[in-house]
Amino acid sequence: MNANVYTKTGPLVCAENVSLQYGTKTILRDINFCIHDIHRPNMEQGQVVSLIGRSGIGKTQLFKVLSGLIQPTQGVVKIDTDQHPVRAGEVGIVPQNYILFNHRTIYHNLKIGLDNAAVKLTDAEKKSIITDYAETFQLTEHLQKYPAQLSGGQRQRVSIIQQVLTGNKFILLDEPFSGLDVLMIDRVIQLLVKVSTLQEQNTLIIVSHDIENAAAISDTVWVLGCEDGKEGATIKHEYDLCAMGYAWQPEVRKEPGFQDLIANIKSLL
Ligand SMILES: Nc1ncnc2c1ncn2[C@@H]1O[C@H](COP(=O)(O)OP(=O)(O)OP(=O)(O)O)[C@@H](O)[C@H]1O
Repeated sequence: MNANVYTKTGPLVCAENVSLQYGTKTILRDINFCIHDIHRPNMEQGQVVSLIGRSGIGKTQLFKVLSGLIQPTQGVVKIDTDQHPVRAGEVGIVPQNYILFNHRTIYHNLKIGLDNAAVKLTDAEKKSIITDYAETFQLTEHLQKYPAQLSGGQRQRVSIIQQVLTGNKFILLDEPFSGLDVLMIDRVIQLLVKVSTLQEQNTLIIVSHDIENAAAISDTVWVLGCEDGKEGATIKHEYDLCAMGYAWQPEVRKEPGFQDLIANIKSLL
């Protein structure tokens, strides 16, 4: 399929003039963006956006604002097709330390996702869904284990799937590649690509220091940084990887110009 055939329609997640201050200190300033629903022929194409920025610049704070966990000092974050102001709980969060319930099996940890879903299901329906997901994401043999018996990468996969099962279309992931070896990173990448193509409106926002892996699966990259003489971080640059021809290409790292793109992003940090 020609990866270049796509259209963008209505807004799904937008920030309008978002600023965040603690006392007199400005952390975030004039954040404006809009993630639009991307369509590609004959497939469910979700959205994947990476948020890149130096340590301490304000990524976590923006993350919290986007998820409705903290209110911005000014501005608003709007989500979904009706563009209502985001409420806490509407956006799934996969934190860096992927917290699971340690005294419950993986099966029960996943069931918690379904128990919290908006649609109420019978236990038999839940079992069937969990079995299917475990199969798809190579966790079947681990369902009766406890989180402590899984590797970091496996726990992270459970944490991501748990969020998918809640039915959240919008999922924020904090440093999904950190602390994983190269093979595990590949697995997470495959998982994120799969999640982003499960449903048309699924939208992943990835906060990462790992520019190359994040960009390789994104359709958009935002660079969060400070502009000369102004306090507070803002989105200094937005890269539209669909328009640049780098989106949805499994072998994008080998594409001419991709490594230059990574260098260009680094130069803005
Ligand atoms: N509750 C708070 N009160 C005052 N300042 C805060 C508060 N929380 C965070 N900050 C400041 O906000 C700034 C941004 O922090 P944030 O955690 O968002 O950075 P980050 O980009 O996520 O960093 P890292 O990549 O290291 O996790 C920092 O200067 C931090 O000291």
